[in-house]
Amino acid sequence: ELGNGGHHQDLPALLSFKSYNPNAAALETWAGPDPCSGTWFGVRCYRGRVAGVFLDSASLGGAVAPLLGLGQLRALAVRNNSLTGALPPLDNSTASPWLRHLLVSHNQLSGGLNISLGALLTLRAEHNGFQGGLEALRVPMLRSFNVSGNRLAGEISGDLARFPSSAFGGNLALCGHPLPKCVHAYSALGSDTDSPSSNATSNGIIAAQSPSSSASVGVPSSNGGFSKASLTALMATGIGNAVLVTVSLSISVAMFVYVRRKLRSAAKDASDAALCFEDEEKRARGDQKSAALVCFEGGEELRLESLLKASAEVLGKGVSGSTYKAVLEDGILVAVKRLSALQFPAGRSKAFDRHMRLVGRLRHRHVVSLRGYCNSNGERLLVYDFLPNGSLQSLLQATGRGARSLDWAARKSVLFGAAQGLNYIHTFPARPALVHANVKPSNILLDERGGACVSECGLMRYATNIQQSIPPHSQAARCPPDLFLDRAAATTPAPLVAAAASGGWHGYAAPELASGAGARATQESDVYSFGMVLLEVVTGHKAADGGEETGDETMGLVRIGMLCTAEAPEERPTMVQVLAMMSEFM
Ligand SMILES: Nc1ncnc2c1ncn2[C@@H]1O[C@H](COP(=O)(O)OP(=O)(O)OP(=O)(O)O)[C@@H](O)[C@H]1O
Repeated sequence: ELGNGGHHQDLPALLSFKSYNPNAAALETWAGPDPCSGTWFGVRCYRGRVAGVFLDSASLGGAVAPLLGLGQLRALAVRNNSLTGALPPLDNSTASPWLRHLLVSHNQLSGGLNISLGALLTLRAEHNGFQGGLEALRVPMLRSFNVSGNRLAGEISGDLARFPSSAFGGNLALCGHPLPKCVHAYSALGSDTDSPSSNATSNGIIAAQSPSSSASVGVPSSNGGFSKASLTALMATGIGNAVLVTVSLSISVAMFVYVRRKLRSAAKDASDAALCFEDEEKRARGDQKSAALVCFEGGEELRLESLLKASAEVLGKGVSGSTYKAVLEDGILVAVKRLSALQFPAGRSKAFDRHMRLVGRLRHRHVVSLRGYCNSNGERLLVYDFLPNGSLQSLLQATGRGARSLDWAARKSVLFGAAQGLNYIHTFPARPALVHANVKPSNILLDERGGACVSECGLMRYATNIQQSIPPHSQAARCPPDLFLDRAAATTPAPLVAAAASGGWHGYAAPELASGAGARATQESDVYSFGMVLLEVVTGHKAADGGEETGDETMGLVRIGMLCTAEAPEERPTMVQVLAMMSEFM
């Protein structure tokens, strides 16, 4: 952490920011040689480097640029201050490549938004004075976004168009979906592009105007009065306007009533959902220490209080607990798993903590990142990245109902991604080696690009009541290879359908796990479960789904599936071998 001059590497950037605010109370503690000593207000470190700066509503002024020079920064929250100046162009060479959350709303920042950051998940820049267009925003992973209330202009295009209109409102002249469509200056204004009232941008695009704003209301006659024709036109326009006003008033009233109702019911939903966290809230108030949230890389911005206040929506319930989609105060989306007290009773807490700290270190594009967890008084919350595209299970079910969402190429890509994720888990340097212990379609999630990510590594090894109840199903669930290869009978074999439909873990569990309460999941049993998933995905595909598979590919993948699901654990390949075999068909 020490730079060339022997001082902490992040010190110059922090002190440079402080120099704009020499008397700020919030920065009083910013003194001494080590910003990671734990005494610097609002500064969070990870492995000895500054990873987060949290200075919302701290009455600060000056430029924010020095903070964006922090080389390992992951989260910056400086909302509701009086910061001025521009954001420097941000890309992997000028800013931290780890920057995931940038929250600068409600300041007086100006200049353009020029950001190319592959890891950025949150960009909140509303209520500033940012200018120019959005074309220099290249932020493919963005999940939470708002640039409303600025001076931005031009067309909203590409990936950003997926955000709601509220993310763009109140700007000088933004247009295009989700806002009203853009009108090109030449077609809208004819030759009169110099009109001072137009919202034209330099590239000739203007935000669409309401029809009334451009309507002509009467033409003075040459003698200075109004001609009969123009008077008639004027009256007609007046009556028209009155009708228009009445109609729009009624629409507004109706909208007001509707929106108010919606807001009330949303508030009710939110408060219902907030009940999920009521116990933690009580605990947080009573005993902060016992309810501490342990944060991992990329989760530095998480706060228990903000989790407690989050509005949440149930994503689903499994044997191990319930999972919620939670929207934190600053718009950050996370998935929170609340473990069932029945399956995860108090006790073995230390082992659980050790495991979670290990899982919190897993970082791979095919593994869902655990950003933090809370383990207090028998209550366990796990905070994961929220993946927006559902799970393999939901995709398989949708396909079963006739949807064609999972073609052959997508099936292969999901399987290959999941295999890479599982292989990463199995080969992660840990002693004892990591085991997933619950490989099944609902734990294979899909990211914003449809890539597969394995979730919930190792949890089930800490569940107490699950393994005892595994029925000796496995013999029945296995099928001879010929059945799989029979393209004429290209429907999914019944036992697999049953296993998948149950949605539970048992359908994918290895036979040796049914042998008694002492049976422990192993890497071999993971391979078995992966094989079951693979067979389900491959054999569930129908040629009519529009794929371009060859018989060789199908047969090859089914063979891999059969190898994985060998009865004897020692006969199954390792995930490294599975990957090597699969890569032939990818
Ligand atoms: N990080 C996440 N992002 C988005 N959706 C998720 C996330 N984690 C879980 N889900 C979804 O939430 C739902 C419930 O998941 P959960 O893990 O609680 O149950 P399960 O996987 O069905 O069973 P089990 O308890 O055995 O894991 C599933 O549909 C799952 O796909």
